[in-house]
Amino acid sequence: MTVVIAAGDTGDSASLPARQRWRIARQSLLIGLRAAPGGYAALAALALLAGGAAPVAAWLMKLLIDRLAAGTPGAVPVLLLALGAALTGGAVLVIGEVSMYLGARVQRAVTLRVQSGLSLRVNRLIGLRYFEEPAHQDRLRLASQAADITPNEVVMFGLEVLRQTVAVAGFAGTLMTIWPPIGLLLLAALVPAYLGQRATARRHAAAAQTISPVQRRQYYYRSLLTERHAAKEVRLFGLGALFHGRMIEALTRGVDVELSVQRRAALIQSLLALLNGVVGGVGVGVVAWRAAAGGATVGDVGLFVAAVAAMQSAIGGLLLSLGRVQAGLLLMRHYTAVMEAADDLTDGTRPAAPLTRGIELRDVWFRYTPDGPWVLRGVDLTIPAGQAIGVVGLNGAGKTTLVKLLCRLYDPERGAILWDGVDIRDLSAETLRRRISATFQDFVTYDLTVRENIGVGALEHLDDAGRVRSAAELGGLAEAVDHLPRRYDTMVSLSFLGAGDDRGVMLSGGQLQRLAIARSVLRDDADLLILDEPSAGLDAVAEHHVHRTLAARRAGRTSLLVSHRLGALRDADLIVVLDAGRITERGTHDELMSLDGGRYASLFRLQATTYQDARVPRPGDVVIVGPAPAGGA
Ligand SMILES: Nc1ncnc2c1ncn2[C@@H]1O[C@H](COP(=O)(O)OP(=O)(O)OP(=O)(O)O)[C@@H](O)[C@H]1O
Repeated sequence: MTVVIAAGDTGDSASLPARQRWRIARQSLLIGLRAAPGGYAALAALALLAGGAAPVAAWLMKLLIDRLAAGTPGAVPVLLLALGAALTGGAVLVIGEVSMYLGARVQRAVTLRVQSGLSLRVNRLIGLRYFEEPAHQDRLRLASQAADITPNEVVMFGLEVLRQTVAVAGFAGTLMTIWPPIGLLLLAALVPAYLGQRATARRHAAAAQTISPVQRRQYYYRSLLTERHAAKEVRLFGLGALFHGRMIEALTRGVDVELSVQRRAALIQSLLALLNGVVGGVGVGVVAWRAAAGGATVGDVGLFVAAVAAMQSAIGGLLLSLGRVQAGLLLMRHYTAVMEAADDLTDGTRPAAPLTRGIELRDVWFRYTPDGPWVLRGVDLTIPAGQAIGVVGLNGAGKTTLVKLLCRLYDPERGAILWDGVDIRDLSAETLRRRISATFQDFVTYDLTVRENIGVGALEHLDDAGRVRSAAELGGLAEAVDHLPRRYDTMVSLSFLGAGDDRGVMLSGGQLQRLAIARSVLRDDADLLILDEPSAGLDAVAEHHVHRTLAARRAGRTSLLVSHRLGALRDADLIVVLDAGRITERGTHDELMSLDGGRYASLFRLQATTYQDARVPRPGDVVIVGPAPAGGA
């Protein structure tokens, strides 16, 4: 069955239809058992042993007390009984310790299995939509929390039932022979205890769901306060107090919700403890009174006290375990929802063949949400194989969106994108993406070595030092890398230590951009090279170098170049102007420059004038002069 989760649907976490609950319980049980079958089998054997040993120890104690009370104990039987009781009791304790260790082992095995399953599932999502939905982020967090503990708890609950059934059966016989009505009293007390546990479990699950978005905010503000990425602005603009206040507010809201659940739980548990005390007190009172009247032995009283306490603790333990399982199942539905959710995009089945004719965007319409504004409005564009296309447009015109659609990170709402005449929705996304290489505007710098940062652009060349170096040269980074302490093995990070516990290095913004360019050109067999603002952070010398080498590299290849620096696009075979999601002009640089009142021509002239004006600083201008970053070509 496929569960499709609409954006924002996190459901009513306080209840779950019985059928769904059973389905999730069964799934959880299977996940647990498959993760550690041997471990759970050993735990089951220990549970049976422990369950049987407890009543035996109590019986031996009763026999011992009766012998002592009778006044003719006999040294050997007393010693044997005492030894037997001590050994059985000791065995229960040892079994408890071994079970705890085994429990930790199986828990670890379950965690490994479910966390690996979750991340593989998320990794299989083809598109970006899930990553942009706050509801999905919350669901993922809850899924991860629940999957970590629930499968193990479900199996452990089964084992607990096994253990306590054996123990309760052993004690029940004893209690019934001494004073049968205690059975009815204990059963009657079970009803409010069960209801109380269920109510608490529901509150816990509802609280976890309420807290999740609040917690996300709290983590976000904490990261602003503690991590490098925001440290500059937080200090410059004096934002520390603001974000600290907001973090504390989120933290307090979360804690308040948790405390309110815990208050209710404490109240319920106190009332149940009181009820248990009354039931136990009545039973013990009756048996003690009968013993005083000669109707029962001292050993019977001792055994009765031990049996009532053991029964109550068994029932309490079971209910507690059941409550945890119920709360876990309510959260575990987020795990099954994530694992079974329909993909945001449907993968195609045909492998993408090498591009021979070209890519065609045919009347492409796109918006990010069904009720949002159109971002692309009927874009028609042909990118012939082997040609370079430049895309120009003001901020927000839809250039990056176009790039994302070409990489099939989203699908057009109307129209189609054709790869050599085949709709890219029919192509397997993996094979399509192997034919594309890109430098995104918001490229990622990985906390990895320089070699890995470049190598991830084509994993098959990750360890090919020659190719990585050539890519670095094309990106204009090779010289800078030669000055790094461990050259290509230098860690590009201040968060992790590199090889030999070396501190990593932080590269400049332009150098990081060159690193991203090197990554994208490493995949030298890509049919389509996309460069979205590749030179925004480069100095003039580096930009010139990068454009020259990239232009040489692009020659004869299909490429799409998005840039606000119009000079960089001059050589493109075709330049298109995107304006509010529509292509309004298209042609070569010369053709567009000759258009009367053309957008491209006016933008180009504006930029040229700005550069000319900027050549001569006026009195009072602040001029910052600095050397080109190391490695500038
Ligand atoms: N993930 C998103 N969800 C919703 N709206 C988005 C998303 N990404 C972009 N947009 C919107 O789509 C429009 C086009 O954005 P896009 O990034 O494609 O513009 P652009 O032409 O690349 O701009 P720039 O020159 O500033 O990079 C903008 O109005 C933007 O707010």
